[in-house]
Amino acid sequence: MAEMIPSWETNPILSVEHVTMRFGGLVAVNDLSFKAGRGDITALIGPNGAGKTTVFNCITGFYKPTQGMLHLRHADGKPFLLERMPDFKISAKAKVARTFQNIRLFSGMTLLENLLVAQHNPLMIASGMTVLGVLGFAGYKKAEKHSIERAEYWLNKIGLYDRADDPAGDLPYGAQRRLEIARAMCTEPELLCLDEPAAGLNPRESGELNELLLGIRRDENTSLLLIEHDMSVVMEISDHVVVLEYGTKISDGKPEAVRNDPRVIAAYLGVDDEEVEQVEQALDVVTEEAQQ
Ligand SMILES: Nc1ncnc2c1ncn2[C@@H]1O[C@H](COP(=O)(O)OP(=O)(O)OP(=O)(O)O)[C@@H](O)[C@H]1O
Repeated sequence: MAEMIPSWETNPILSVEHVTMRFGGLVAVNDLSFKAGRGDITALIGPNGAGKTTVFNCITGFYKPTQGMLHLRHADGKPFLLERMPDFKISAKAKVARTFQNIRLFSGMTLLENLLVAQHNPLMIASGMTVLGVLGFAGYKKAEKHSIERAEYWLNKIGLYDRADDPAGDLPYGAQRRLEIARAMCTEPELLCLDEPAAGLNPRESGELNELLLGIRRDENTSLLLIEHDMSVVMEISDHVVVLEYGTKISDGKPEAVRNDPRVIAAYLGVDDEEVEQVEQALDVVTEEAQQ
């Protein structure tokens, strides 16, 4: 039977095509091509310094790639060439949102305020960018109501509705990470890029994060692209895994295929600690035999 064509080939939201990013003499990303499927959770993995964050920075417009193209296509068919757009248009028009490795909430503002600030674009547009608009017009009132409803929806989704009026900085770390994701989701992105969302989480928080991300995939029209070091998260929730090493793609496929790929195993990725031990033991046996 013919191999099924994977969803990311038939219906990609993002196509990264031959992207290279150089910093002086250093090639951080080297001729990288991959696709992220619409409605999928796609994981970008690889050892430290592999170029994952640089790829995110190219997608979100923080860097302009030295070479290559980044095509995004909305569900309604509208195309965007991300490498030609400034970062504010990538978030506002192409509807790409991201979270960062380190938490970037407004810690002195309440949870609700954090979620409302995220939506300032539609609110300002509804105001006609004027004080009069802000003060009275129906359009602004409507947009404001919608923003509050959306903030409440996401506070519920992340289980923090009861804490809406507390400062964000008072939340435990895992809850702050969920709030960041909620803040990004309030912008109603077509593509959400998450940079190491499970970093620093305990197993319970990591389980809550998995549920939140699977819920987004199930209930929202948002595709997810994540950088993650925690293999249990990657293997449990991803539909598709792309592996980078030294800026070059070394594997690309479904999680089970990637975890069994010898190149990935060789890079000690895609395997859990137990399996790393097994590989190490096997290598020890080979070395001992060679020495005898
Ligand atoms: N602005 C920059 N200027 C110079 N070099 C950079 C810059 N940004 C990244 N690099 C280099 O590019 C390479 C890839 O870095 P990047 O942060 O993308 O890797 P990563 O896979 O995200 O790593 P980590 O898992 O540690 O976050 C590294 O060698 C890094 O030092």
